[in-house]
Amino acid sequence: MKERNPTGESPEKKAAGIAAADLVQDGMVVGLGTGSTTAYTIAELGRRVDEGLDILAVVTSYQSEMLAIQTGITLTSLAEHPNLDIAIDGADQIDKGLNVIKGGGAAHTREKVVSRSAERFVVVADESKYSEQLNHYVPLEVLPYAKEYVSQQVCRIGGKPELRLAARKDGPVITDNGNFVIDASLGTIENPVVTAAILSQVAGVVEHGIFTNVDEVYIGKKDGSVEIMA
Ligand SMILES: O=C(CO)[C@H](O)[C@H](O)COP(=O)(O)O
Repeated sequence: MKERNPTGESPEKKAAGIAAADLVQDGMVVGLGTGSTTAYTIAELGRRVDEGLDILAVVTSYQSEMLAIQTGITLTSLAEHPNLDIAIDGADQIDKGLNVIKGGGAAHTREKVVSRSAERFVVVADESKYSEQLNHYVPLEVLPYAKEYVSQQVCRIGGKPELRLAARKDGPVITDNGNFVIDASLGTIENPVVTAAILSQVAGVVEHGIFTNVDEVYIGKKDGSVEIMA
């Protein structure tokens, strides 16, 4: 599994994150995703807030909440603003049909709710995230009580389940919602909509990391340019 939260700067992620921040205008309510690419979007929005941009934001994780607070973005909640103008978030893999896999940061349940609440859902990523077809493992947020059952069901559909362990703690990763994450390797996902429906039906799976509701993808390139897939 790739290391999370690299300390080094990524020009590709930065280019994508900042370009997507340009979509945000005065008066908007914005969903802020999680991860190192979205961190550039949040930083850019914070910079523009300092210059007078007037927005409200709904966060998707502890990480994005802290970043938004540090940069001076005013927060709101889905309870107060259930309809967002735009959500901007990262991805672990993106296919040619704009289907994505998310949840590398174990935040995909809230990220999915926020993305579904938004009028426009934009994904930001570097070019390493693109693949003709999805073949990345699919993170499943799972009730701890259902860990064994869900693992069995992943095996039954031909997959390989792996409980995600914490990097600097003995034991599993615990999500912001108090659940476990099972990373399900399913090989090449021929039909993301069908696989998403199958995973949604497994009792004990709170949410899976396949997103089929992306409107645009901003891909940052090594030369600093950004390709928009829509
Ligand atoms: O889904 C996510 C968190 O749950 C992230 O958006 C995804 O893992 C991409 O992260 P990064 O921008 O750091 O590569």
